[in-house]
Amino acid sequence: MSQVGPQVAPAAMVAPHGAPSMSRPDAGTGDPVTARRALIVVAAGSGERLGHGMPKACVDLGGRPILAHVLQRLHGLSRGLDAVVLVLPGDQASYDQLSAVGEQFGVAAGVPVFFTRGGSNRSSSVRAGVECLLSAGAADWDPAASTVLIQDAARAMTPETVYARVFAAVEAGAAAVVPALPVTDTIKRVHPEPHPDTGAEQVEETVPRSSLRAVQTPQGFTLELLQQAFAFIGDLPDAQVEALTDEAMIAEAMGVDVAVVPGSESAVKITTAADLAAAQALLQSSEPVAAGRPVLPRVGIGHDVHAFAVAEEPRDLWLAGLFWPDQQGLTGHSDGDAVAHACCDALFSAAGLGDLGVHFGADTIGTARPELEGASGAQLLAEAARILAAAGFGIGSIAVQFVGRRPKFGPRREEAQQVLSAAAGAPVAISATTSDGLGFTGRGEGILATATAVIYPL
Ligand SMILES: Nc1ccn([C@@H]2O[C@H](COP(=O)(O)OP(=O)(O)OP(=O)(O)O)[C@@H](O)[C@H]2O)c(=O)n1
Ligand SMILES: C[C@](O)(CO)[C@H](O)COP(=O)(O)O
Repeated sequence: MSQVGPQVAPAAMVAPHGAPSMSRPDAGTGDPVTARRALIVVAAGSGERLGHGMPKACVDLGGRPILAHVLQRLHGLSRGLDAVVLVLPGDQASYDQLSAVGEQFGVAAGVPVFFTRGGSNRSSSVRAGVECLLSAGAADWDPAASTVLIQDAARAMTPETVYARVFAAVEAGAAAVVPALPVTDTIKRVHPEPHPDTGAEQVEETVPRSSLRAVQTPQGFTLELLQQAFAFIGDLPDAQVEALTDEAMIAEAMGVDVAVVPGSESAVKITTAADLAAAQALLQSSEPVAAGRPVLPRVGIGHDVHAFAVAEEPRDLWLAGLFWPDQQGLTGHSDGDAVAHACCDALFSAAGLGDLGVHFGADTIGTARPELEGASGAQLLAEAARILAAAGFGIGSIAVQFVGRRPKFGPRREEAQQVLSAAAGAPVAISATTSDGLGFTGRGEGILATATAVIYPL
Protein backbone atom coordinates (compact mmCIF):
# COMPACT_ATOMS: atom_id res chain seq x y z
CA MET A 1 0.00 0.00 0.00
CA SER A 2 1.25 3.45 -0.78
CA GLN A 3 -0.29 6.81 -0.05
CA VAL A 4 -0.44 10.41 -1.12
CA GLY A 5 -2.25 12.89 1.04
CA PRO A 6 -2.88 16.56 1.57
CA GLN A 7 0.41 16.76 3.50
CA VAL A 8 2.61 17.78 0.61
CA ALA A 9 5.80 18.92 2.30
CA PRO A 10 8.27 16.46 3.79
CA ALA A 11 7.96 16.49 7.57
CA ALA A 12 11.03 18.68 8.02
CA MET A 13 9.48 21.38 5.85
CA VAL A 14 6.08 21.55 7.51
CA ALA A 15 5.34 24.88 9.17
CA PRO A 16 6.71 25.12 12.72
CA HIS A 17 3.27 25.86 14.08
CA GLY A 18 2.15 22.33 13.24
CA ALA A 19 0.11 20.78 10.46
CA PRO A 20 -3.55 21.75 10.48
CA SER A 21 -5.98 18.92 11.10
CA MET A 22 -8.08 18.33 8.01
CA SER A 23 -10.80 16.56 10.03
CA ARG A 24 -14.23 18.05 9.64
CA PRO A 25 -15.93 19.87 12.50
CA ASP A 26 -19.61 19.05 12.86
CA ALA A 27 -21.61 21.87 11.27
CA GLY A 28 -24.03 22.04 14.18
CA THR A 29 -21.89 21.48 17.26
CA GLY A 30 -18.36 22.16 16.09
CA ASP A 31 -17.35 18.80 17.65
CA PRO A 32 -15.04 16.53 15.67
CA VAL A 33 -16.90 14.15 13.38
CA THR A 34 -16.76 10.47 14.35
CA ALA A 35 -18.66 9.25 11.27
CA ARG A 36 -16.13 8.75 8.49
CA ARG A 37 -16.50 8.51 4.74
CA ALA A 38 -14.36 6.47 2.39
CA LEU A 39 -14.50 5.55 -1.26
CA ILE A 40 -12.97 2.44 -2.83
CA VAL A 41 -12.65 2.54 -6.62
CA VAL A 42 -12.10 -0.86 -8.19
CA ALA A 43 -9.99 -0.39 -11.29
CA ALA A 44 -8.13 -3.69 -11.53
CA GLY A 45 -10.22 -5.33 -14.25
CA SER A 46 -8.59 -6.52 -17.45
CA GLY A 47 -11.17 -5.00 -19.82
CA GLU A 48 -11.31 -8.09 -22.01
CA ARG A 49 -14.70 -7.24 -23.48
CA LEU A 50 -13.47 -3.77 -24.43
CA GLY A 51 -10.52 -5.39 -26.17
CA HIS A 52 -7.93 -2.61 -25.98
CA GLY A 53 -5.20 -4.96 -24.81
CA MET A 54 -4.75 -3.05 -21.58
CA PRO A 55 -6.60 -2.79 -18.27
CA LYS A 56 -9.86 -0.93 -18.86
CA ALA A 57 -9.13 1.83 -16.34
CA CYS A 58 -6.08 2.83 -18.44
CA VAL A 59 -8.00 3.13 -21.70
CA ASP A 60 -8.16 6.64 -23.14
CA LEU A 61 -11.44 8.54 -22.87
CA GLY A 62 -11.24 12.10 -24.17
CA GLY A 63 -7.49 12.32 -23.64
CA ARG A 64 -7.39 10.89 -20.12
CA PRO A 65 -7.51 7.37 -18.70
CA ILE A 66 -10.97 6.15 -17.74
CA LEU A 67 -10.06 6.22 -14.04
CA ALA A 68 -9.31 9.98 -14.21
CA HIS A 69 -12.94 10.64 -15.11
CA VAL A 70 -14.16 8.93 -11.95
CA LEU A 71 -11.90 11.08 -9.78
CA GLN A 72 -12.61 14.27 -11.68
CA ARG A 73 -16.29 13.97 -10.79
CA LEU A 74 -15.54 13.79 -7.05
CA HIS A 75 -14.08 17.19 -6.39
CA GLY A 76 -17.22 18.68 -4.84
CA LEU A 77 -17.49 15.76 -2.40
CA SER A 78 -13.81 15.54 -1.65
CA ARG A 79 -13.82 17.74 1.47
CA GLY A 80 -16.07 15.19 3.09
CA LEU A 81 -13.94 12.16 2.19
CA ASP A 82 -11.56 10.79 4.81
CA ALA A 83 -9.88 8.33 2.44
CA VAL A 84 -9.94 7.16 -1.15
CA VAL A 85 -8.57 3.72 -2.02
CA LEU A 86 -7.72 2.91 -5.62
CA VAL A 87 -7.54 -0.79 -6.43
CA LEU A 88 -5.21 -0.97 -9.41
CA PRO A 89 -4.08 -3.54 -11.96
CA GLY A 90 -1.14 -5.74 -11.02
CA ASP A 91 1.15 -4.92 -13.94
CA GLN A 92 3.68 -2.24 -13.09
CA ALA A 93 3.12 0.07 -16.08
CA SER A 94 -0.64 0.31 -15.49
CA TYR A 95 -0.11 0.62 -11.74
CA ASP A 96 2.35 3.49 -12.24
CA GLN A 97 0.13 5.28 -14.76
CA LEU A 98 -2.99 5.08 -12.61
CA SER A 99 -1.31 5.79 -9.29
CA ALA A 100 0.07 9.03 -10.81
CA VAL A 101 -3.50 9.99 -11.69
CA GLY A 102 -4.56 9.20 -8.13
CA GLU A 103 -1.69 11.17 -6.63
CA GLN A 104 -2.59 14.23 -8.64
CA PHE A 105 -6.18 13.96 -7.45
CA GLY A 106 -5.10 13.51 -3.83
CA VAL A 107 -3.00 16.67 -3.89
CA ALA A 108 -5.59 18.78 -5.72
CA ALA A 109 -8.52 17.57 -3.66
CA GLY A 110 -6.76 17.41 -0.30
CA VAL A 111 -7.83 13.80 0.25
CA PRO A 112 -5.56 10.97 1.43
CA VAL A 113 -5.38 8.49 -1.46
CA PHE A 114 -4.15 4.93 -0.93
CA PHE A 115 -3.24 2.37 -3.56
CA THR A 116 -3.33 -1.39 -3.66
CA ARG A 117 -3.34 -4.10 -6.29
CA GLY A 118 -6.51 -5.99 -7.20
CA GLY A 119 -7.24 -9.69 -7.51
CA SER A 120 -8.42 -12.06 -10.20
CA ASN A 121 -12.12 -11.25 -9.77
CA ARG A 122 -14.16 -8.27 -8.70
CA SER A 123 -14.80 -9.54 -5.16
CA SER A 124 -11.14 -10.16 -4.49
CA SER A 125 -10.36 -6.65 -5.73
CA VAL A 126 -12.98 -5.17 -3.43
CA ARG A 127 -11.60 -7.26 -0.58
CA ALA A 128 -8.11 -5.90 -1.29
CA GLY A 129 -9.58 -2.38 -1.20
CA VAL A 130 -11.26 -2.97 2.16
CA GLU A 131 -8.05 -4.43 3.62
CA CYS A 132 -6.07 -1.46 2.32
CA LEU A 133 -8.57 0.96 3.86
CA LEU A 134 -8.38 -0.79 7.24
CA SER A 135 -4.61 -0.81 7.29
CA ALA A 136 -4.61 2.85 6.24
CA GLY A 137 -6.34 3.82 9.48
CA ALA A 138 -9.99 2.83 9.11
CA ALA A 139 -9.47 0.04 11.63
CA ASP A 140 -9.69 2.81 14.25
CA TRP A 141 -12.90 4.30 12.87
CA ASP A 142 -16.28 3.69 14.42
CA PRO A 143 -17.41 0.89 12.06
CA ALA A 144 -21.13 1.35 12.62
CA ALA A 145 -20.94 5.11 12.01
CA SER A 146 -18.61 5.03 9.01
CA THR A 147 -19.66 4.67 5.39
CA VAL A 148 -17.72 3.06 2.57
CA LEU A 149 -18.74 3.41 -1.07
CA ILE A 150 -17.53 0.94 -3.70
CA GLN A 151 -17.31 2.36 -7.19
CA ASP A 152 -16.52 0.70 -10.52
CA ALA A 153 -13.84 2.60 -12.42
CA ALA A 154 -15.79 1.35 -15.44
CA ARG A 155 -18.72 3.62 -14.46
CA ALA A 156 -16.52 6.60 -15.18
CA MET A 157 -19.28 9.11 -15.89
CA THR A 158 -21.23 8.59 -12.65
CA PRO A 159 -22.24 12.07 -11.50
CA GLU A 160 -21.42 13.29 -8.04
CA THR A 161 -25.11 13.49 -7.14
CA VAL A 162 -25.31 9.69 -7.14
CA TYR A 163 -22.42 9.41 -4.65
CA ALA A 164 -24.13 12.04 -2.50
CA ARG A 165 -27.42 10.10 -2.55
CA VAL A 166 -25.75 6.85 -1.55
CA PHE A 167 -23.77 8.48 1.28
CA ALA A 168 -26.95 10.18 2.51
CA ALA A 169 -28.95 6.94 2.51
CA VAL A 170 -26.31 5.02 4.49
CA GLU A 171 -25.91 7.91 6.91
CA ALA A 172 -29.69 7.99 7.34
CA GLY A 173 -29.57 4.41 8.64
CA ALA A 174 -29.47 1.93 5.74
CA ALA A 175 -26.63 -0.59 6.15
CA ALA A 176 -26.48 -1.31 2.41
CA VAL A 177 -27.51 0.94 -0.48
CA VAL A 178 -27.46 0.57 -4.27
CA PRO A 179 -28.26 3.15 -6.93
CA ALA A 180 -30.49 1.79 -9.68
CA LEU A 181 -32.71 2.66 -12.63
CA PRO A 182 -35.96 1.02 -13.70
CA VAL A 183 -35.54 -1.46 -16.54
CA THR A 184 -37.02 -0.17 -19.80
CA ASP A 185 -36.56 -3.23 -22.03
CA THR A 186 -38.86 -6.23 -21.90
CA ILE A 187 -36.89 -8.92 -20.11
CA LYS A 188 -37.21 -12.61 -20.99
CA ARG A 189 -35.66 -15.61 -19.35
CA VAL A 190 -34.31 -18.21 -21.80
CA HIS A 191 -33.99 -21.96 -21.37
CA PRO A 192 -30.55 -23.01 -20.19
CA GLU A 193 -30.12 -25.20 -23.29
CA PRO A 194 -30.59 -23.92 -26.89
CA HIS A 195 -33.10 -25.56 -29.22
CA PRO A 196 -31.71 -29.01 -30.17
CA ASP A 197 -32.38 -28.58 -33.90
CA THR A 198 -31.89 -24.89 -34.63
CA GLY A 199 -29.36 -24.12 -31.90
CA ALA A 200 -31.31 -20.90 -31.17
CA GLU A 201 -32.02 -19.79 -27.63
CA GLN A 202 -35.59 -20.41 -26.56
CA VAL A 203 -37.71 -18.10 -24.41
CA GLU A 204 -38.82 -19.71 -21.19
CA GLU A 205 -40.82 -16.77 -19.79
CA THR A 206 -41.23 -13.01 -19.73
CA VAL A 207 -40.20 -11.51 -16.43
CA PRO A 208 -42.53 -8.72 -15.26
CA ARG A 209 -40.33 -5.67 -15.37
CA SER A 210 -42.15 -3.29 -13.04
CA SER A 211 -40.21 -4.61 -10.07
CA LEU A 212 -36.87 -4.93 -11.90
CA ARG A 213 -34.05 -2.46 -11.42
CA ALA A 214 -30.72 -2.16 -13.23
CA VAL A 215 -28.19 -1.70 -10.45
CA GLN A 216 -25.18 0.59 -10.70
CA THR A 217 -22.39 1.80 -8.48
CA PRO A 218 -21.35 3.37 -6.12
CA GLN A 219 -22.78 0.86 -3.67
CA GLY A 220 -22.67 2.02 -0.08
CA PHE A 221 -22.27 0.11 3.17
CA THR A 222 -21.44 0.75 6.75
CA LEU A 223 -17.84 -0.22 7.37
CA GLU A 224 -19.18 -2.71 9.89
CA LEU A 225 -21.33 -4.52 7.31
CA LEU A 226 -18.55 -4.53 4.75
CA GLN A 227 -16.18 -6.21 7.22
CA GLN A 228 -18.87 -8.75 8.14
CA ALA A 229 -19.60 -9.38 4.45
CA PHE A 230 -16.02 -10.30 3.63
CA ALA A 231 -15.82 -12.49 6.72
CA PHE A 232 -19.08 -14.13 5.53
CA ILE A 233 -17.73 -15.02 2.07
CA GLY A 234 -14.28 -15.82 3.40
CA ASP A 235 -14.62 -19.57 3.08
CA LEU A 236 -16.64 -19.76 -0.12
CA PRO A 237 -15.11 -21.63 -3.05
CA ASP A 238 -13.70 -19.47 -5.87
CA ALA A 239 -16.54 -20.34 -8.24
CA GLN A 240 -19.10 -18.94 -5.83
CA VAL A 241 -17.03 -15.81 -5.21
CA GLU A 242 -16.77 -15.33 -9.02
CA ALA A 243 -20.56 -15.39 -9.17
CA LEU A 244 -20.84 -12.38 -6.87
CA THR A 245 -21.23 -9.59 -9.40
CA ASP A 246 -21.74 -6.91 -6.79
CA GLU A 247 -21.28 -6.41 -3.04
CA ALA A 248 -25.00 -5.95 -2.36
CA MET A 249 -25.41 -9.66 -3.22
CA ILE A 250 -23.40 -10.53 -0.13
CA ALA A 251 -25.59 -8.33 2.04
CA GLU A 252 -28.67 -10.01 0.53
CA ALA A 253 -27.22 -13.45 1.28
CA MET A 254 -26.64 -12.33 4.86
CA GLY A 255 -30.29 -11.34 5.17
CA VAL A 256 -29.49 -7.60 5.36
CA ASP A 257 -31.98 -5.18 3.76
CA VAL A 258 -30.55 -3.37 0.75
CA ALA A 259 -32.02 0.08 0.04
CA VAL A 260 -32.34 1.45 -3.49
CA VAL A 261 -31.79 5.10 -4.45
CA PRO A 262 -32.08 6.61 -7.95
CA GLY A 263 -29.08 6.01 -10.18
CA SER A 264 -28.19 7.97 -13.32
CA GLU A 265 -28.41 7.43 -17.08
CA SER A 266 -24.83 8.75 -17.23
CA ALA A 267 -23.50 6.04 -14.93
CA VAL A 268 -23.33 3.49 -17.75
CA LYS A 269 -20.72 0.77 -17.25
CA ILE A 270 -18.12 0.98 -20.00
CA THR A 271 -17.94 -2.69 -21.01
CA THR A 272 -17.88 -2.81 -24.81
CA ALA A 273 -16.62 -0.57 -27.62
CA ALA A 274 -20.17 0.77 -28.02
CA ASP A 275 -20.23 1.79 -24.34
CA LEU A 276 -16.92 3.60 -24.76
CA ALA A 277 -18.29 5.47 -27.79
CA ALA A 278 -21.39 6.40 -25.77
CA ALA A 279 -19.22 7.71 -22.93
CA GLN A 280 -17.19 9.70 -25.46
CA ALA A 281 -20.37 11.26 -26.83
CA LEU A 282 -21.59 12.06 -23.34
CA LEU A 283 -18.28 13.69 -22.56
CA GLN A 284 -18.36 15.82 -25.69
CA SER A 285 -21.93 16.90 -25.17
CA SER A 286 -21.05 18.12 -21.69
CA GLU A 287 -18.03 20.12 -22.84
CA PRO A 288 -18.22 23.55 -24.48
CA VAL A 289 -16.05 22.55 -27.42
CA ALA A 290 -18.98 20.44 -28.65
CA ALA A 291 -20.99 23.60 -29.04
CA GLY A 292 -18.32 24.99 -31.37
CA ARG A 293 -16.71 27.16 -28.70
CA PRO A 294 -13.02 26.64 -27.97
CA VAL A 295 -12.14 25.84 -24.37
CA LEU A 296 -9.93 28.77 -23.45
CA PRO A 297 -7.48 28.78 -20.56
CA ARG A 298 -7.89 31.51 -17.94
CA VAL A 299 -5.08 33.55 -16.42
CA GLY A 300 -4.80 35.15 -13.03
CA ILE A 301 -2.41 37.39 -11.14
CA GLY A 302 -1.47 37.49 -7.46
CA HIS A 303 0.75 39.67 -5.38
CA ASP A 304 1.90 39.51 -1.76
CA VAL A 305 4.16 41.64 0.41
CA HIS A 306 5.54 40.94 3.89
CA ALA A 307 7.86 43.01 6.06
CA PHE A 308 10.80 41.38 7.86
CA ALA A 309 10.23 41.03 11.60
CA VAL A 310 12.34 43.30 13.79
CA ALA A 311 15.39 41.79 15.53
CA GLU A 312 13.73 42.06 18.97
CA GLU A 313 10.92 39.75 17.81
CA PRO A 314 12.68 36.88 16.04
CA ARG A 315 10.62 34.64 13.72
CA ASP A 316 11.53 31.67 11.56
CA LEU A 317 11.68 32.37 7.83
CA TRP A 318 9.33 30.25 5.67
CA LEU A 319 9.34 31.07 2.01
CA ALA A 320 8.24 29.11 -1.08
CA GLY A 321 7.28 26.22 1.18
CA LEU A 322 10.84 25.95 2.57
CA PHE A 323 12.32 26.66 5.97
CA TRP A 324 15.32 29.00 5.72
CA PRO A 325 17.54 28.48 8.78
CA ASP A 326 19.45 31.41 10.31
CA GLN A 327 17.35 34.02 8.54
CA GLN A 328 15.07 36.54 10.18
CA GLY A 329 11.44 35.73 9.37
CA LEU A 330 8.58 37.82 8.04
CA THR A 331 5.76 39.46 9.94
CA GLY A 332 2.12 38.53 9.46
CA HIS A 333 -0.79 36.58 10.89
CA SER A 334 0.36 33.60 8.81
CA ASP A 335 3.85 32.16 8.33
CA GLY A 336 4.49 35.09 5.94
CA ASP A 337 5.22 32.85 2.94
CA ALA A 338 4.58 35.56 0.35
CA VAL A 339 5.71 33.31 -2.53
CA ALA A 340 3.12 30.61 -1.76
CA HIS A 341 0.47 33.21 -0.96
CA ALA A 342 0.98 35.02 -4.28
CA CYS A 343 0.49 31.65 -6.03
CA CYS A 344 -2.81 31.14 -4.16
CA ASP A 345 -3.97 34.62 -5.11
CA ALA A 346 -3.11 34.05 -8.78
CA LEU A 347 -5.20 30.85 -8.73
CA PHE A 348 -8.21 32.50 -7.12
CA SER A 349 -7.88 35.43 -9.53
CA ALA A 350 -7.82 33.12 -12.57
CA ALA A 351 -10.90 31.27 -11.40
CA GLY A 352 -12.76 34.44 -10.44
CA LEU A 353 -13.03 33.12 -6.89
CA GLY A 354 -11.96 36.27 -5.06
CA ASP A 355 -8.63 36.29 -3.27
CA LEU A 356 -6.60 34.94 -0.40
CA GLY A 357 -8.46 37.09 2.11
CA VAL A 358 -11.82 35.59 1.11
CA HIS A 359 -10.64 31.99 1.53
CA PHE A 360 -7.84 32.15 4.10
CA GLY A 361 -8.21 35.53 5.80
CA ALA A 362 -8.09 35.64 9.60
CA ASP A 363 -11.89 36.10 9.70
CA THR A 364 -12.59 33.09 7.48
CA ILE A 365 -10.14 30.84 9.32
CA GLY A 366 -11.48 32.05 12.66
CA THR A 367 -15.03 31.08 11.70
CA ALA A 368 -15.64 28.80 8.71
CA ARG A 369 -12.22 27.10 8.33
CA PRO A 370 -10.75 26.57 11.82
CA GLU A 371 -8.88 23.52 10.54
CA LEU A 372 -6.62 25.88 8.55
CA GLU A 373 -5.43 27.74 11.65
CA GLY A 374 -1.64 27.77 11.48
CA ALA A 375 -1.51 26.29 7.95
CA SER A 376 1.78 26.76 6.13
CA GLY A 377 2.01 28.50 2.76
CA ALA A 378 2.39 25.15 0.97
CA GLN A 379 -0.67 23.76 2.73
CA LEU A 380 -2.69 26.81 1.73
CA LEU A 381 -1.55 26.35 -1.87
CA ALA A 382 -2.72 22.73 -1.82
CA GLU A 383 -6.04 23.86 -0.39
CA ALA A 384 -6.35 26.59 -3.06
CA ALA A 385 -5.79 23.93 -5.73
CA ARG A 386 -8.51 21.82 -4.15
CA ILE A 387 -10.93 24.76 -4.08
CA LEU A 388 -10.26 25.38 -7.77
CA ALA A 389 -10.80 21.76 -8.62
CA ALA A 390 -14.09 21.79 -6.71
CA ALA A 391 -15.07 24.82 -8.78
CA GLY A 392 -14.26 22.87 -11.96
CA PHE A 393 -10.77 24.14 -12.82
CA GLY A 394 -7.49 22.34 -13.39
CA ILE A 395 -4.16 24.14 -13.07
CA GLY A 396 -1.91 24.44 -16.13
CA SER A 397 1.04 26.18 -14.48
CA ILE A 398 2.05 28.93 -12.08
CA ALA A 399 4.98 31.34 -12.45
CA VAL A 400 6.04 33.35 -9.42
CA GLN A 401 8.71 36.01 -9.06
CA PHE A 402 10.32 36.86 -5.75
CA VAL A 403 11.73 40.39 -5.28
CA GLY A 404 14.05 40.93 -2.33
CA ARG A 405 17.66 41.16 -1.17
CA ARG A 406 17.49 37.93 0.82
CA PRO A 407 17.25 34.99 0.96
CA LYS A 408 19.17 33.97 -2.15
CA PHE A 409 16.86 31.69 -4.14
CA GLY A 410 19.29 30.32 -6.72
CA PRO A 411 20.77 27.46 -4.65
CA ARG A 412 17.31 26.30 -3.44
CA ARG A 413 15.18 27.13 -6.47
CA GLU A 414 14.79 23.50 -7.57
CA GLU A 415 13.85 22.36 -4.06
CA ALA A 416 11.30 25.17 -3.70
CA GLN A 417 9.79 24.46 -7.12
CA GLN A 418 9.34 20.83 -6.18
CA VAL A 419 7.56 21.62 -2.92
CA LEU A 420 5.21 24.17 -4.47
CA SER A 421 4.56 22.03 -7.56
CA ALA A 422 3.59 19.12 -5.33
CA ALA A 423 1.27 21.40 -3.37
CA ALA A 424 -0.40 22.83 -6.48
CA GLY A 425 -0.46 19.53 -8.37
CA ALA A 426 0.97 21.46 -11.36
CA PRO A 427 4.33 22.97 -12.36
CA VAL A 428 5.34 26.03 -10.36
CA ALA A 429 8.31 28.01 -11.71
CA ILE A 430 10.13 30.41 -9.41
CA SER A 431 12.28 33.35 -10.48
CA ALA A 432 13.95 35.89 -8.21
CA THR A 433 15.45 39.33 -8.51
CA THR A 434 16.62 42.23 -6.39
CA SER A 435 15.32 45.72 -7.01
CA ASP A 436 18.70 47.37 -7.48
CA GLY A 437 18.65 48.80 -3.97
CA LEU A 438 15.44 50.71 -4.60
CA GLY A 439 12.28 50.78 -2.51
CA PHE A 440 11.39 48.68 0.52
CA THR A 441 12.73 45.50 -1.04
CA GLY A 442 15.98 47.26 -1.94
CA ARG A 443 16.38 48.56 1.61
CA GLY A 444 15.80 45.02 2.94
CA GLU A 445 12.66 46.02 4.85
CA GLY A 446 10.52 43.35 3.27
CA ILE A 447 9.87 41.17 0.26
CA LEU A 448 7.42 41.07 -2.62
CA ALA A 449 6.15 38.15 -4.70
CA THR A 450 4.08 38.32 -7.87
CA ALA A 451 2.55 35.26 -9.49
CA THR A 452 0.61 34.42 -12.61
CA ALA A 453 -1.42 31.27 -13.09
CA VAL A 454 -2.91 29.55 -16.11
CA ILE A 455 -5.92 27.38 -15.39
CA TYR A 456 -8.45 25.54 -17.54
CA PRO A 457 -12.04 24.35 -17.13
CA LEU A 458 -12.15 20.64 -16.31
N1 LIG B 1 -10.50 -8.60 -11.05
C1 LIG B 1 -11.20 -7.48 -11.18
C2 LIG B 1 -12.31 -7.41 -12.04
C3 LIG B 1 -13.00 -6.23 -12.13
N2 LIG B 1 -12.61 -5.15 -11.40
C4 LIG B 1 -13.30 -3.87 -11.54
O1 LIG B 1 -14.69 -4.03 -11.40
C5 LIG B 1 -15.38 -3.13 -12.26
C6 LIG B 1 -16.42 -3.86 -13.09
O2 LIG B 1 -15.79 -4.88 -13.86
P1 LIG B 1 -15.90 -5.00 -15.42
O3 LIG B 1 -16.57 -3.84 -16.00
O4 LIG B 1 -16.43 -6.32 -15.74
O5 LIG B 1 -14.37 -4.82 -15.82
P2 LIG B 1 -13.36 -5.87 -16.43
O6 LIG B 1 -13.24 -7.07 -15.55
O7 LIG B 1 -12.14 -5.07 -16.63
O8 LIG B 1 -14.02 -6.21 -17.83
P3 LIG B 1 -14.01 -7.58 -18.61
O9 LIG B 1 -14.89 -8.52 -17.85
O10 LIG B 1 -14.53 -7.24 -19.95
O11 LIG B 1 -12.57 -8.07 -18.64
C7 LIG B 1 -14.35 -2.44 -13.13
O12 LIG B 1 -14.15 -1.12 -12.71
C8 LIG B 1 -13.12 -3.30 -12.93
O13 LIG B 1 -11.91 -2.56 -13.03
C9 LIG B 1 -11.52 -5.24 -10.58
O14 LIG B 1 -11.16 -4.25 -9.93
N3 LIG B 1 -10.84 -6.42 -10.46
C1 LIG C 1 -21.30 -3.80 -9.74
C2 LIG C 1 -22.00 -3.69 -11.05
O1 LIG C 1 -21.51 -2.62 -11.79
C3 LIG C 1 -23.46 -3.38 -10.76
O2 LIG C 1 -24.18 -3.31 -11.93
C4 LIG C 1 -21.88 -4.94 -11.88
O3 LIG C 1 -22.49 -6.01 -11.23
C5 LIG C 1 -20.45 -5.28 -12.24
O4 LIG C 1 -20.46 -6.41 -13.04
P1 LIG C 1 -19.16 -6.93 -13.82
O5 LIG C 1 -19.52 -8.20 -14.48
O6 LIG C 1 -18.07 -7.06 -12.80
O7 LIG C 1 -18.85 -5.86 -14.82
